[in-house]
Amino acid sequence: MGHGILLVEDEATLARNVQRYLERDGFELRIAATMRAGWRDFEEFRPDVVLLDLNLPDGSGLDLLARIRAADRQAKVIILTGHGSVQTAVEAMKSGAWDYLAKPIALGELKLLVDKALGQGRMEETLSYYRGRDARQGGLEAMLGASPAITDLKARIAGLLQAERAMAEGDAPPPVLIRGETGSGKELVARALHYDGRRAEAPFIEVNCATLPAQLVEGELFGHERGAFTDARERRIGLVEAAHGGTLFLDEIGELEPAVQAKLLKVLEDRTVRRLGAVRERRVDVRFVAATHRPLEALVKEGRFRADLYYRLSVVQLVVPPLRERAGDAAMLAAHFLALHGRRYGRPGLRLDAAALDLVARHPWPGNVRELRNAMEQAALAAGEARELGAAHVALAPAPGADLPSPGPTLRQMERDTLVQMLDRTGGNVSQAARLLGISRDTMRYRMAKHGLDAAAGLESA
Ligand SMILES: Nc1ncnc2c1ncn2[C@@H]1O[C@H](COP(=O)(O)OP(=O)(O)OP(=O)(O)O)[C@@H](O)[C@H]1O
Repeated sequence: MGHGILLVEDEATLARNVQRYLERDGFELRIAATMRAGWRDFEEFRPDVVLLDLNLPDGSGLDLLARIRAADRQAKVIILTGHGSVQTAVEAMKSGAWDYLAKPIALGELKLLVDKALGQGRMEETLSYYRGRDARQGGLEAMLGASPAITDLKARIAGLLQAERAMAEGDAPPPVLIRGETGSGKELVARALHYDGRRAEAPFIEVNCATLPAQLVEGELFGHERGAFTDARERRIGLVEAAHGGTLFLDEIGELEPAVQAKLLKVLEDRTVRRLGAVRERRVDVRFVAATHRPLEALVKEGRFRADLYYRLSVVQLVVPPLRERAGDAAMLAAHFLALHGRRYGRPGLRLDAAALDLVARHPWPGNVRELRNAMEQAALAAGEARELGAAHVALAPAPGADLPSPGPTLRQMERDTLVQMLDRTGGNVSQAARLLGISRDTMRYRMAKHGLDAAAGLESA
């Protein structure tokens, strides 16, 4: 029997997508759109995992979290949080949530978290899951693109791997620092280094230093002995040890707390870890790969990142070019992602028409490949029965400096039209429409009120 999952989420489209995706993997899903329905379903259904949106129409998910925790300490609660509300998510973690995921939700990532929640305490299983998952999507061949910029990068990686193959067995390869804008493919580079290298059979462990709550970082990275602190009922090995023989990928390294930076430096220098509360140090053989989109040199100057750690980590630096500097790649990647999402949503054969392709080629892609992938997913969802998608299906935030509509009496009407159009496209879903427009739900409601629209009226006048 599949594990039961309760999804408390008022964004209908998102809920449906999560449901389809997880049901395909054999999970049993229930959806509740309000706090009240969520509680009722929780009592009736007794799920193993609850996916909880904090921003519900009839109250805060935090209250529901408290009730759930009081009723059942086994169920794992994963918080789904909007942009900019990471602080609230941390609050939720303090109140007993198991983990959180920021919106827009990447379904693959969500599935990984659910698997981890169900298998927590069974490190073996988690590791073999990581291996299985990664073996399918690692390697240089997963990095698509034919532009000179990406070809150069791939050649550098291949050269590095070749040099490493010539190293003596047991000689740890140098740390690598991957730089590049958000969404440009830094993680993909880290995977390629692992899965095309000598350590491919050993674990690839990934840590996002930005999303680990500060108070958990040390325990997560270095592990702890039983009784090391009040809640440490069991001994737990840390992620550094879990990566023994393989690769530890430290994403968003610029976000690491100074105290943890010092400890990490020690691991890099001595190649040993000491679990919290342990007397003994253990030797570890780990390849360190770190990534950041932040200017680390500036953080070093400001005293926020240790210079010695920076030099240790950056023996080899790889720079991932932004998508806008990869001539021709955007159109090719757009076709790739459109086909991928088309298959996932049961709409094969989707393609972009000339105007849409032109839009894709000219857009500056501040969110890089991730933005492109998400835009193609939204386009696939917005396509309806159409096979050939036009510029209107591809909802892109306007480029800075792009032609702006002339100000004047029509501006108000244009704003209204846009709101109506987005509400129409999302079947009246205010949150989804807000997301397409790149504004918050509150701003969306405010603007709708300004134009005397409600979701239903928006649909009528469209
Ligand atoms: N060259 C590429 N070919 C195919 N897919 C790509 C490519 N580059 C990136 N992607 C995809 O784009 C998404 C974002 O990439 P990735 O997570 O590696 O970016 P990142 O630079 O690590 O982002 P962040 O800085 O936000 O952590 C992923 O789904 C990844 O598989």
